[in-house]
This record gives sequence, C-alpha cells and structure tokens, in this order.
Amino acid sequence: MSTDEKPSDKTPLEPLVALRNRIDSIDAQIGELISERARCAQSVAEVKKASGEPQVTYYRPEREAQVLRKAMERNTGPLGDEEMARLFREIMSACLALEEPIKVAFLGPEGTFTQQASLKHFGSSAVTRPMSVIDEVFREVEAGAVNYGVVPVENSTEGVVTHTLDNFIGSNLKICGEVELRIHHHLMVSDVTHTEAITRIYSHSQSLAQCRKWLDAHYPKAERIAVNSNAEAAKRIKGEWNAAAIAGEMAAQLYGLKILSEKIEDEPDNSTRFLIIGTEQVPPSGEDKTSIVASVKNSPGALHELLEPFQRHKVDLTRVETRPSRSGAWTYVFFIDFKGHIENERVKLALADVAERVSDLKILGSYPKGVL
Ligand SMILES: O=C(O)C(=O)C[C@]1(C(=O)O)C=C[C@@H](O)C=C1
Repeated sequence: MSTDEKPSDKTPLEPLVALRNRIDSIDAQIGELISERARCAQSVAEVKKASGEPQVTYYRPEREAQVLRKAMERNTGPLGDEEMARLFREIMSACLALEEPIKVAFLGPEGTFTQQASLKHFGSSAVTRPMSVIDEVFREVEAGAVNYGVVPVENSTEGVVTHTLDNFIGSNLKICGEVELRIHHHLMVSDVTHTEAITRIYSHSQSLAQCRKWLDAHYPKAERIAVNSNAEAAKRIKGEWNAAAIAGEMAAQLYGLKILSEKIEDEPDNSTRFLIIGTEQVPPSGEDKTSIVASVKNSPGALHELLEPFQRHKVDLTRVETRPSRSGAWTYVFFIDFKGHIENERVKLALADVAERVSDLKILGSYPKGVL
C-alpha cells in the first residue's frame, strides 16, 4: 500500500485480513492434498501397467461415477451437490491426464453443445477433437485414433437423433456413459451485423425447431437456414451483415459474437442427452443403465411380446424407440434403455427371455447413470 493510500473507513480491514489468511492456509492444505491424490493416481497407473493386460485402460467410468456420487453424498453445503461434484470432476480429470491424456472425438466444430457435453463428462484435461459428422465420430473410435466419442442421442423437445441410433446398428462400439446438458439457445450477431436488418438466421435444424415460436414472434419474415451445427452457424455470420445465428454461449465466446437475445428456446427445460462411445464393456457402478437393440418382424402384438419380460422380471424401462430396419421390408428395430446392468440377475433373466422372442438382439452397453 502506498503512503497516500488510506484504508477506507467502511472496510472492516481486520476481519478481512484474518479471513484471507485463513483462506490462504486452507488453500495450502487443499493444494497439498490434491498433490497427494495425484501421486496416488500415478501409483494406480503403475499398478494397471504391471497387471500384464495387453491393453491397459486408465479411464474407469464406473469408478469415476462412484467418486462423483460420494462427493455429492458427503457434501454438507454451503456449496450445492452439483457444484461440489464439478470440482471433483476437474480434479479427477487432471489426475487421469497424469496417467494418460484421454482423447475424445465429438460432433464438431469447436463450440458445439456436444463439445460442452464432452467437457462436462470428461473434465477440461481431456483432449477433444471435432468431427464434422456423427459417422466420423464412430469411425475415429473404431479406428483407435481416439479413446472415446461423444454423440447426441435425444433432445427433450425434438426427440431422437436418428443418425446416432442408425450408426449403432452397424457398429460394434459400446456405450460407456451418458451425459445430459441443459440447452440454452441465444440469438447472436457479429460486429458487422446491422441488427435492424436481419433477414437470415442460421442454425442447426433441431435448434431452429426448438426456437420456432420465438422466431415466429420476433423474426417472422427472416429466412431460417439450417446448417450442419450451430457452431458452424456462429462461424458463418462473421462475414454477413444481414445475418444472425442461434447457438450456445460457448460458440458466442469462441467466435467473438454478441448475444442479442438470451435463452430463446420455446421449452424452458430443454435438454439433450449425449452418449459416450468406446470399445469396452464397463463393469457395474452400483447405479447403471443398459441399452439394447432388438430386431422384430412386424406382426400383431410383437412389441408387447418384446417388452413383457421386462415387466415380469421387474426391470424398469426408461426409453423405447422404433426405427425401420435397413435389412428387410417390414422388419423393425427397437432401441430399448432400461435401469440396471447386464451383470444384474434380473436383467440377465429378462434378456434371456427377450432373446428367444426376437430375430436379433444386440447389447449396446451397460454404463453408469449420468451423475452430473
Ligand atoms: O481408480 C482409478 O482407476 C484411477 O485411475 C484413479 C482415477 C481418480 O483420479 O480417482 C482416475 C481416473 C479413472 O478414470 C478413475 C479414477
């Protein structure tokens, strides 16, 4: 403090200094404990390496889910449970990066909600790589160029992302996790935009649909132009004086755009569920979900017959989706999600019965129920 700088009368300087000293000492302890935790993670990596398994997998989704759930259960406030879990999410992400930096392909470009979902799930130490289409995310994981992929699967307003489901039919990849993201859409413009002259609005078709009522009310005459992603929309308007984009906050930040109207989605609790795809079946975490795909000939009562074993063995369904099969006319595939892991006894019994009633049954994976 310089000599002519006087402490303000209003500032309770003494208590503030004391509290900041206390915070400094707590931070020093937290720092030491985080370092000790990181050294433990390094030792875990040594144990894994010494196991002699041909392919060592450092990322353990079931363990991460347990660590995050424990952080929430232990929490006594004043921070909220989710806030506490997010802090642990970041610590664990940094610890995993010491073991092996994890590579994740997502539906790009940079700034999409899928990238946001990837960072929410893996933490910010993950190396995320944008792919231009969903098929490419699957291909990168299949080729071993990345460890995991993240793809959108359903939106609470617009329903299922058919392209993702169709990719599973021909793929041997496993679902290793799920993550849900609240989706807030914003109308954004660039520094060259004449805001009173907006005649074109770019976004992904699903985002345009999710903001339809707002657009009808505020920009009834503007042309709505669907592009591959909302991040692409954000990128595109930088050179167009009469255009705006609908995208998320991450895209606005990344491309230096100004948000004109916030949270313009028609449904206030608009959210999207994303799947984590990888090559391995995940062991049980204690609170899991399973996804399967079953092919059924179209006959009266086929769906009832397919679902009946779940009810009999008290397995809770969380989603049933139908798609026409590509392999034959009048054959349908059902994507079914339910609570439980394929190693659970009741799930095993239900699936054994289902297998007898369908022409084809594929387990897409059992994975921890989304924590964050
Ligand atoms: O428990 C493990 O297997 C670890 O590698 C440690 C740890 C952690 O930091 O807690 C790190 C990465 C894994 O994905 C899970 C947990």
